[in-house]
Amino acid sequence: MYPKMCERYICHLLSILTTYDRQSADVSLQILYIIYTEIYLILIMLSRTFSKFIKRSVSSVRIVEVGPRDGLQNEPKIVPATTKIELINRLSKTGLKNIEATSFVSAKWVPQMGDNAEVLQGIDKVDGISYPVLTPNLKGFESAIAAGAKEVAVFGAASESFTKKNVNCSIAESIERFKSVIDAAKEKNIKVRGYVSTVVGCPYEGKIKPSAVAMVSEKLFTMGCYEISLGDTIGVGTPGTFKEMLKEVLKVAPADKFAVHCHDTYGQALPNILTSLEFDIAVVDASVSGLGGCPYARGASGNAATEDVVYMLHGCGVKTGIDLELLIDAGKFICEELGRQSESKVNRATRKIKPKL
Ligand SMILES: CC(C)(COP(=O)([O-])OP(=O)([O-])OC[C@H]1O[C@@H](n2cnc3c(N)ncnc32)[C@H](O)[C@@H]1OP(=O)([O-])[O-])[C@@H](O)C(=O)NCCC(=O)NCCSC(=O)C[C@@](C)(O)CC(=O)[O-]
Repeated sequence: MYPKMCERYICHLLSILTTYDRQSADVSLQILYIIYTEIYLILIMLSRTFSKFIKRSVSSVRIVEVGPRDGLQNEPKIVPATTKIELINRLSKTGLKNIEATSFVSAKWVPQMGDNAEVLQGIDKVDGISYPVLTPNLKGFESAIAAGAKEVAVFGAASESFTKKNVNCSIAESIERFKSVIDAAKEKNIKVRGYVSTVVGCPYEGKIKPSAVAMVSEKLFTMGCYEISLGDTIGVGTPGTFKEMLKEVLKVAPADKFAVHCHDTYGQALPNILTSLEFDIAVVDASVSGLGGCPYARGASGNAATEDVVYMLHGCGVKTGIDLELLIDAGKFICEELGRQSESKVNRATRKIKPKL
């Protein structure tokens, strides 16, 4: 806006000047001309720098809590449904607006999620909070709807081998299955979120091309997913590889259509989340106390711990609407139930020192 105004102003001045004979023109008018030209150039530079700054600042982030699903699906000992319900109820009091509750997958494949209907029906649903569930196919979708699901998620991957291990079909076949889920969801006015796993690396194929991630994301958007969560399933990404991948996927859809889902195997989850914020992505998946992993990506550690993500964002002046103390309590609760230490550095630190949060 500024450059346009200045441009018009200078043009106006020039038109006045050109009506004078340069040799005889008033010297003070010529000096004025030079000053205005300088101001014009400075304003252009300032407005460019300033617009870059505005474009890249995210002031609030929506956190999608995936602990009850992603966090618990890989637990070797079956966690009682009552514990899962208590965890979700505690998380519902923290200010979180999205809590992924469970998944309607085959209990033969993921026994830990065999109590999906009991969990979804048992939680105290709070107005304004969405409790999405994973549905790999129409069978899962129908069971989820029967149990009262109001939002579902389909989960694809950018790697053929991972897709085969995870959902027992090719990428193309998985997309076909998702299409039937999404079509059925549209009829019932159910929102569908999409996941693309292995966005930078695959446990079976190694490095994944950003173009493969963009291709699967585009297909999911075209079919009707309202948001795509980009999953670094085995946590091998770095800000360098994340940037490469994000540049490509952001050609397919704008930043407000994406979320990031960063596992922390190599300790890169927080840097990768910050990098994504620089690209204007303002939705972040996280798992309370860093619980979890994927049953089909052995050795991968849990997601970024929600407590650590919230602590970092609040420290950067980015709003989340989450009460960190209540979140830490929910993390302590589930860790005590599982009989293990929290993977969240913030949660562990607050046992020893109690800063004003
Ligand atoms: C997709 C299937 C079902 C295909 O599995 P399949 O064996 O190819 O399926 P099928 O259609 O041949 O059916 C075989 C049996 O499963 C049953 N079945 C079929 N569908 C369902 C269903 N929805 N719910 C319950 N049962 C189901 C079906 O009825 C049949 O039962 P049987 O006749 O043998 O008794 C299987 O591969 C599966 O369940 N996979 C689970 C994968 C999973 O949950 N992975 C973890 C989540 S993804 C993840 O963690 C990554 C993410 C999202 O967090 C992001 C990231 O980190 O990157």
